[in-house]
Amino acid sequence: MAEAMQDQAEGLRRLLSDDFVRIVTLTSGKRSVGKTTVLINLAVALARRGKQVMLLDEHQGKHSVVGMLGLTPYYNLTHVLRREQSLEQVMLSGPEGIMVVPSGRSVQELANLSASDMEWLVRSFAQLAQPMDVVLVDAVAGVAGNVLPLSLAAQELVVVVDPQPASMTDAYALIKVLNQGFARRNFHIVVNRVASPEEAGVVFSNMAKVAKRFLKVSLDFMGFVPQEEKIHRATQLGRTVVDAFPDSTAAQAFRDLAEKMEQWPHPAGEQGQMEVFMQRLVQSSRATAAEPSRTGRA
Ligand SMILES: Nc1ncnc2c1ncn2[C@@H]1O[C@H](COP(=O)(O)OP(=O)(O)OP(=O)(O)O)[C@@H](O)[C@H]1O
Repeated sequence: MAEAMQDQAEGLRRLLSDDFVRIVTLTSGKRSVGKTTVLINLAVALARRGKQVMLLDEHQGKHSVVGMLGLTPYYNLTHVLRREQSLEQVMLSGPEGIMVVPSGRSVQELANLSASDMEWLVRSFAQLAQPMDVVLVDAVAGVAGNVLPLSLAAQELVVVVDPQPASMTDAYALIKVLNQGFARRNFHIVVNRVASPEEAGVVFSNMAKVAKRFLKVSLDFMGFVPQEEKIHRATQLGRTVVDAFPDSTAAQAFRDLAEKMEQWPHPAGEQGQMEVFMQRLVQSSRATAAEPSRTGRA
């Protein structure tokens, strides 16, 4: 009885407090379309709009979020899973106060977590001293099994494509797996590296036409980013273009993407809590590890 009342009080507290966290995974069908570039710039643009942003990065090395922001990770989420470090000790502080969690190889370990380790992980994210408004997740490109849990656990999915035919066909293949294997229906599309807004429109409408014909999905045109030398220069400086070249066309494109994201409605039936995301992440890892055929890999 006392427990039930406590649960109700907790439920009420959550309803009254605006602790909705928007959790968005950025993914792509193939590598090098500029997914990490979009992610870090979007993060800084959102932070400049007053949002507290966390980045969860599955990559390692030069093209990881930490590498591109010139940060040095000493630990990663694996150390949290092993209870060697707290989540706060693992997080790195990036530009505009964005927090970066390098996940190392932890995503591969999630499928085998014991119940108590899972509880520990969920609690670590739920009890962060600084509440987050947005979590952006950088998932490795493609349909390999370790990609999917990060996509399946997120509330919203952004697929980054560029105008290369291979990028579009691989993005379509990824959307198809997520739709037919896992019933995901809504996808936001960002077209990167375009020469003009018209080119972005053509890329999106081609994808939307094929998707409409063969899949039961809804594709939303989130926006585009121009091919611009300043983006590359910012990368070489270990900075974002939003921060290093705020007057550039590319910086404006990222600010537009951030504004668009802020207008998304809260997804129906979503509680929007960090712990729900972590629980879903562990469950998706178990499901994709147990049934590789649904990922198209069997
Ligand atoms: N719109 C753009 N204009 C110019 N250069 C860009 C643009 N987008 C990305 N780049 C450059 O392309 C390179 C690769 O980008 P990035 O690492 O973001 O790709 P990715 O899709 O995340 O790759 P991976 O899948 O391997 O992680 C970087 O040097 C980046 O600066």
